[in-house]
Amino acid sequence: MGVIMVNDLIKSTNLIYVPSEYAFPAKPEDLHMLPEKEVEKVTIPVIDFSFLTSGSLDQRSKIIEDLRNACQDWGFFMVVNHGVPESLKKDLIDLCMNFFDLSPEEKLPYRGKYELDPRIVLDHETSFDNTVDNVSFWRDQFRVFVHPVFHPPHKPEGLSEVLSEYSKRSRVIMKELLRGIMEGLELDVDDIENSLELKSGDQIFSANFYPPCPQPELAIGLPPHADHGLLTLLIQNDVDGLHIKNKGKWVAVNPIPNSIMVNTGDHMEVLSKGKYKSVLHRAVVNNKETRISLVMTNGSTNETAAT
Ligand SMILES: O=C(O)CCC(=O)C(=O)O
Ligand SMILES: [Fe+2]
Repeated sequence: MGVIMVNDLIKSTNLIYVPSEYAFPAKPEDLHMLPEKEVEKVTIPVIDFSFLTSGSLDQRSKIIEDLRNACQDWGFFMVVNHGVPESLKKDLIDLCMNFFDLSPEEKLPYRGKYELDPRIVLDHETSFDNTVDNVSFWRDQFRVFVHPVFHPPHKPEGLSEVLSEYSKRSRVIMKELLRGIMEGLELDVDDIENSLELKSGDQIFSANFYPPCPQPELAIGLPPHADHGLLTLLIQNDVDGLHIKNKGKWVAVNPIPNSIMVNTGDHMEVLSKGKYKSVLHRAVVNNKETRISLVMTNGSTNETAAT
């Protein structure tokens, strides 16, 4: 029968309501998971990546300072002039969209059982909060382990090449950002790189697909959570939906076109001795357009993280 995901559900029926397994207020205690109606839009820090790699010494010091402030005050920033061509981003988004449009039968080989199955994992009902474990998210997802070993997705045609290229480029961006952040924390960059095995550590790509939802006020794409790794890189199509928690308030992220969004994760909080908090964030859904977000997480190997 194949793998039925939210997108298949939408395509096969003319849904006008959210099926009960996706509806949060089924239990009153789940109400807190839903976003409030009005969320403030704010100006989020912008980091010019080109100054990190090819700027003058003064420009580099200024960016290190900007990174320090962004990590301290927000745990979140937008990177511009990162060198990833817009065409590569567009191709990757289109190919990932095509992946979610594969038939349930074609998706079957990708059905993975375990959270960290080291291949390609397709998911649509993960609930990582035990208190809401019978509510599914309005999201389809697939994850690919891209480093140290690249696990090529064989469908749709072309995805493997484009993803491999994007993975390499994001690894470079991640590394330079980490160097800048470590410098700002006055930590020895080479020491950190070696102890965290940044070169051989895991890099995982995930594509999150949020189809239009007939009653967005009752469902959530991804509930509030923090990421595990050091930094997370995120790109998206031009549909917004990411909220971050800043100074006790949820704020909507309104990205600069073609920027890469970056947030700090749990490992960064540990590495910075609590100075840079792992930022809480969530994804909301809408009733008009499909949103897709492509997330790259880097971190240490599981073994290193556990020690
Ligand atoms: O889709 C988004 O904007 C957020 C995705 C996310 O937070 C995640 O995959 O960890
Ligand atoms: Fe996240």
